[in-house]
Amino acid sequence: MRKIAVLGSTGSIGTQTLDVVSRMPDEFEVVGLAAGNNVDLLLEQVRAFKPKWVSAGNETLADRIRAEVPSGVRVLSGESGLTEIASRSGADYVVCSLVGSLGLKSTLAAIEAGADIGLANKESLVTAGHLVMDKAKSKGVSVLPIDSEHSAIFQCLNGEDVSAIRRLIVTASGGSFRHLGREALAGVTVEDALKHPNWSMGAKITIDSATMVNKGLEVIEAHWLFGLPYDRIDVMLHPESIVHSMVEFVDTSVMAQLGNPDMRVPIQYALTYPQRAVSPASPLDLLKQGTLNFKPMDFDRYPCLRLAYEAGRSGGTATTVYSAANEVAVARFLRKEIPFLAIESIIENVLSKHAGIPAPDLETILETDAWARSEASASEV
Ligand SMILES: NC(=O)C1=CN([C@@H]2O[C@H](COP(=O)(O)OP(=O)(O)OC[C@H]3O[C@@H](n4cnc5c(N)ncnc54)[C@H](OP(=O)(O)O)[C@@H]3O)[C@@H](O)[C@H]2O)C=CC1
Ligand SMILES: CC(=O)[C@@H](O)[C@H](O)COP(=O)(O)O
Ligand SMILES: [Mn+2]
Repeated sequence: MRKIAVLGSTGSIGTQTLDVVSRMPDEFEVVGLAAGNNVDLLLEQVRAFKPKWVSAGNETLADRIRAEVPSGVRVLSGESGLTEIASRSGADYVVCSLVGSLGLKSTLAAIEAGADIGLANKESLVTAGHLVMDKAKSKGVSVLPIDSEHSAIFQCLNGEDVSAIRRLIVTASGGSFRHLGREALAGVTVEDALKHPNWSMGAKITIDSATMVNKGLEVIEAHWLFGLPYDRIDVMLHPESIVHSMVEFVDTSVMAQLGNPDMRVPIQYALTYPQRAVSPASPLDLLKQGTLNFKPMDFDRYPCLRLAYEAGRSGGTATTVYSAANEVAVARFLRKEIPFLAIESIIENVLSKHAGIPAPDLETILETDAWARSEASASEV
């Protein structure tokens, strides 16, 4: 039986992870759960899964949990709670489903402790992919992708060597405003931006999908997970989100992974790999589906994707800045402080002010992240 901890257990990926785990009671014991503010749901999860380690967003929330759980349960809080659960709960498998670069330190802590990682938190790879992948290699732990595109690529690769790959083709739905031209984007609302055409996800990733930052983050994530240079990672528009991504091999064969959009499938595969297990997801009926569409990416319509490639190719701290500036800009948009199009202008503005630092260590990453956040918060629009 594997001992599992879920960081970000109350979110979209966290709750679906626990749904998957609850269907496999003989395979997994939940030893740790960590979340932020949603203490009511966290308490429900604690009652259902009985972990020995729990963490909430702050001490006040942690006190509410302490009042409800047996005395043997360790209840922690804040960032240190996340890293302690990652490293001290006894988990041999940690699902990293926090949102944002907040996930970096706990992902590194889990790897340092020797746990395998189910990685949904793409921002930790974007902000410091070299640190995460180098540590995973030196500790001999697996980083298993949960992100649907990367799970698809992982499944298509099935252990093939990088030298056999001509290119990765990451599919993109186009997001909430894919039916609109750029001129119509100026006045779009937060409420409309939060309506993803195919997936039900947390707020930040749904906005990232609308700006195409999500695909930018995913291109960088693919670079670190699969070790390919950026000119061998392409993005294609695919409005149905049925083909989750593809790999073209040097012999021109193309492998694709298909399925209805349901994150429980990639989550489960990351948990059961190399085995497969029966899933509650609805089977794909291609006859009913009828048509699948593919279109070339339009970098003028979606400049945030161009910025991601530029940051990725610059390397070093450029992707840290891309991700941190975006996080702040998205938070400002969600608070209705700035218009939708200001997200991309803030990212571009902060990147333009940054003098990149190659091969940054953790301290440099954290300093750069803090600098980019403060620049993005202060950016006039
Ligand atoms: N949702 C999806 O389908 C997909 C998501 N991903 C990636 O997975 C990650 C998670 O996304 P998603 O599940 O949508 O996000 P959500 O916003 O739904 O969930 C985020 C989780 O992080 C917790 N959290 C946020 N801030 C803190 C904090 N300061 N301290 C402790 N916990 C905190 C939240 O806790 P609380 O709610 O209690 O405050 C919640 O449990 C992201 O990196 C995203 O890009 C990738 C592919 C698909
Ligand atoms: C489910 C998942 O993995 C998301 O990252 C999803 O892919 C978002 O879709 P788009 O970014 O393609 O709109
Ligand atoms: Mn994805």
